[in-house]
Amino acid sequence: TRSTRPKRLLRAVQKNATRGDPLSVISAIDHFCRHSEWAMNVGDEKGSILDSVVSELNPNTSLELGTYCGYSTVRIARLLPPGARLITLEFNPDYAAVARQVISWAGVQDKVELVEGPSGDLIPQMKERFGVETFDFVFLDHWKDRYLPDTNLLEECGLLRKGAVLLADNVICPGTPEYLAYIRNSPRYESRYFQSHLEYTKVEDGLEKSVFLG
Ligand SMILES: CNc1ncnc2c1ncn2[C@@H]1O[C@H](/C=C/CNC(=O)c2cc(-c3ccc(F)cc3)cc(O)c2O)[C@@H](O)[C@H]1O
Ligand SMILES: [Mg+2]
Repeated sequence: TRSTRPKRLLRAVQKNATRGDPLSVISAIDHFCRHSEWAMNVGDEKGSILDSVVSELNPNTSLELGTYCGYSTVRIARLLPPGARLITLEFNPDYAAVARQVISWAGVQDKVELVEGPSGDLIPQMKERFGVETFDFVFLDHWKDRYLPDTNLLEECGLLRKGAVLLADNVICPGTPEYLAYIRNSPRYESRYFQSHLEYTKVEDGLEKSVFLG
């Protein structure tokens, strides 16, 4: 069947990374994206900001919107304490299939629940179907025009606890203007911008970290 970039990325992981070693999977993907083919993973520079937010928070229940190849899924899951879990949503079955293999190659599959489907349908099912009470951490990295509607959905479904952290990728490039305007002006959030660069480039980009105040 036709080779796709995600499939070539997976092959690079299987060739260059050590099974059960998440850091080797992360560096194999970063090497592939720097030296072979650019891909829209959060990358190493923004990834280290993601790492520090997750490590500081030690979230018990996390949500990722937009799995893609599973790069940030592995970055987050490797830092989670035993018993903690990460639910990641992906509606493209081909990407989901690649991500599952990347996640298991890294050996973090026991902490990750990859659910195939659109976030708009799945978020309202989090309590009933997935036994989620509230999320401690949400990483937004899916279609940029869906950050705001899905944040509102999380609020409406009562899925954010007081002190929950939302971390949004690409708030500069490609940009998420409506989301930024909302989250920076809402009295219900305390936001901070972490300046960085678009993965594997010198273009400016950054992450917006927002604490839900209840
Ligand atoms: C809407 N609900 C949804 N529910 C579940 N999964 C969803 C989804 N929307 C999108 N997805 C999935 O998330 C992923 C989409 C990510 C969109 N990301 C971007 O467009 C993006 C784009 C760039 C980018 C930046 C500059 C440039 F020149 C070209 C691209 C950089 C990034 O870091 C990005 O995250 C895919 O795997 C898609 O299938
Ligand atoms: Mg991104």
